[in-house]
Amino acid sequence: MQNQAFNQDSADIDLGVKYTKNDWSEITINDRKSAAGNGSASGHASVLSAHNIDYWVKVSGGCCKSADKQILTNISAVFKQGMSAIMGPTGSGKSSFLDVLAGRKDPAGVRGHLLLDGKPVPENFKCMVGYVVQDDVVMGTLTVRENFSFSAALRLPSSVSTGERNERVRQVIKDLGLTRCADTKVGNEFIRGVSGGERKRCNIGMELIISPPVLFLDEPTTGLDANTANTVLMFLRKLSRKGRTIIFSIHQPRFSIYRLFDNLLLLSQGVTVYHGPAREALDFFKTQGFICQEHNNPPDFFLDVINGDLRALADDDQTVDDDLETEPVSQHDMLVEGFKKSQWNQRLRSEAEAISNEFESNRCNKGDKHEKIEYATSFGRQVGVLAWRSVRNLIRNPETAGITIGSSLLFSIIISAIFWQLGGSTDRDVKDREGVLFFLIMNQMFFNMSAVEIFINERKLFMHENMSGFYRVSSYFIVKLIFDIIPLRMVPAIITSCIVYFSVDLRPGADNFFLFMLCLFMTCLTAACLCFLLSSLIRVFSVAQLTLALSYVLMMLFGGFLIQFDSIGDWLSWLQYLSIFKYGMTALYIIEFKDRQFCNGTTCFDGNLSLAQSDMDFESTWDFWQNYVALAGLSVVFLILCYIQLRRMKKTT
Ligand SMILES: Nc1ncnc2c1ncn2[C@@H]1O[C@H](COP(=O)(O)OP(=O)(O)OP(=O)(O)O)[C@@H](O)[C@H]1O
Repeated sequence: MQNQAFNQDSADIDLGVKYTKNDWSEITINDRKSAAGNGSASGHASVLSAHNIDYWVKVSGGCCKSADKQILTNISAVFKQGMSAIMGPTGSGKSSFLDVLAGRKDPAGVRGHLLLDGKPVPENFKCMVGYVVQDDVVMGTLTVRENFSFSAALRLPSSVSTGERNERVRQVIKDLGLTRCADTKVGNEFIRGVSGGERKRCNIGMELIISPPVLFLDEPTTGLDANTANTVLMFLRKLSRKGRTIIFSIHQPRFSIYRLFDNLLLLSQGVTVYHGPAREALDFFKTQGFICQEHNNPPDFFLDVINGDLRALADDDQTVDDDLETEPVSQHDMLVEGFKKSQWNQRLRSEAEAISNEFESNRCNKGDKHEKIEYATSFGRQVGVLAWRSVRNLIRNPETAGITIGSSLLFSIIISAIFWQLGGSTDRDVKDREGVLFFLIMNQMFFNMSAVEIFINERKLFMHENMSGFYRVSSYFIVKLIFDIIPLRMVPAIITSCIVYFSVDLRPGADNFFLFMLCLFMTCLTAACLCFLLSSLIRVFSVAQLTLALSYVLMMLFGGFLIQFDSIGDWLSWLQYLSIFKYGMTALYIIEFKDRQFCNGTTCFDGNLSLAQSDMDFESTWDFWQNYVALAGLSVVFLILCYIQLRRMKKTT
């Protein structure tokens, strides 16, 4: 019965039909070439073929050794216009194969070749296709329309006019049925946004903006309820009918979803078990002696058979012998061998060979190559668009700025209340002044720990956007620095200086005040740069925070205030030069104490004595300025390391 429904439903399917409509959203590959500069063949949906793909990864073998692990073995496949599903048990290699097809895996581990319309896929193929990842990769603080506009502004070439870009955005919103929520924020942990289905469609829309020749989706139904999953898949099917090649991995769909598939690739342990029309998959299993029960769901049945669960085959009133239940290895081998000898494999081989032969015969033809894909927009434009998003994000996400401002205010008020209008006459007053400076530097460093979030929260978004060719690493980096790191560090420095400096009654003089403020800002900035570096290196927030706290404690320990440098020992004393704490404290001490006398009628306390007791160099101008130079130097080193790390992350998943 199910099969019948399937066949009826699929009767209108005509793969590889010529596409003729004029609507932009139904743009052919050739149209896209003129629009985006990255085209392929004209008039037809693209055909992506994989020829004898093997994929290895390096896994740690212990004791500093690494070993190769084969994930995919000799997979050939042809994907044409329509809905192509990659299915298989968990760990069968679905996502790996999808990533290989989309050019998102390290080419060093991939053997075999990929052809798009019979030509080798271009370098940077991943920037040309649409890839919808499993996780959300849209900015929650922006509306659906703003997210699409962001994608259009960066991924369509500058030659596409603003009017045309807006029209594309409008059309994608209409095609995806998002008109009602187009001006609603997508939402994040703080903002209640659009529904799950709308969010998924928004992720798809980000890719559709460029009218990609092939659209990949990694488990598009994950996290969606049954109804929403149906709607999303129905939408994809409609899209495929308009001339798109849609390839997606999916785990175990319901029948109502399965019946929408045109093509099916079944994987088990990284090997093909079936590849052909989805509606013929049951026939293949029948030829291998596996008959699906009448009311069983075909995807469940396929996975049960592949996993060696024979209950899928038993009649209701039969009991299954436990010994028969689990022979997955032999069943897997049997299916793999069965497919190799089947008519479906013959058909696949002849199709793949025809494409491959055509490619081989054209190989000497120099012009028969896809163009190399470059970024669609200039560095300047990328910086402008990213800045626009950053500023909006900052304004609409007031919690981050609010916490920074609130905590600075609170801390400044507490410090002011405790050390209100310090006199300057006794040893105790001098000690209190030292205490204020100590707390201020500690505050600038520790209150910065929220900056660890700078990148951890955005890691997935950055990885996806960078890999998909939205922007260069350098554009992202510059914008992050100018519109995120620097402004958020200036605010606490300004607030703290303005409140604490006068209420505590630190050294009078405008020059002293501004040097004091600069020192707090530099300390804060250097600490934020360290946070940025750690957040790019470490994925887990708690681990990054712990590492940061440990670094700060070590910096305080080796800063020379809690222990004399002489006592540290030569082999460890070099660590003082990495201490943000040491540089910040030294600069503040010199501003406050150098050449100053704290007198009370008869007795005076020499400020220089305090500096000397703290083992500080303070005599020359350079002794003072070297602290600022060192803080700037450390910031630059942290930023360079961070930039290198972001570039390293860029290449592949
Ligand atoms: N970088 C890697 N290092 C080690 N093993 C890997 C790596 N990438 C993939 N694998 C292994 O390859 C196999 C296939 O992984 P893949 O994620 O492609 O499977 P999948 O079918 O998509 O699984 P799931 O449905 O659970 O997402 C798994 O056994 C996985 O552990």
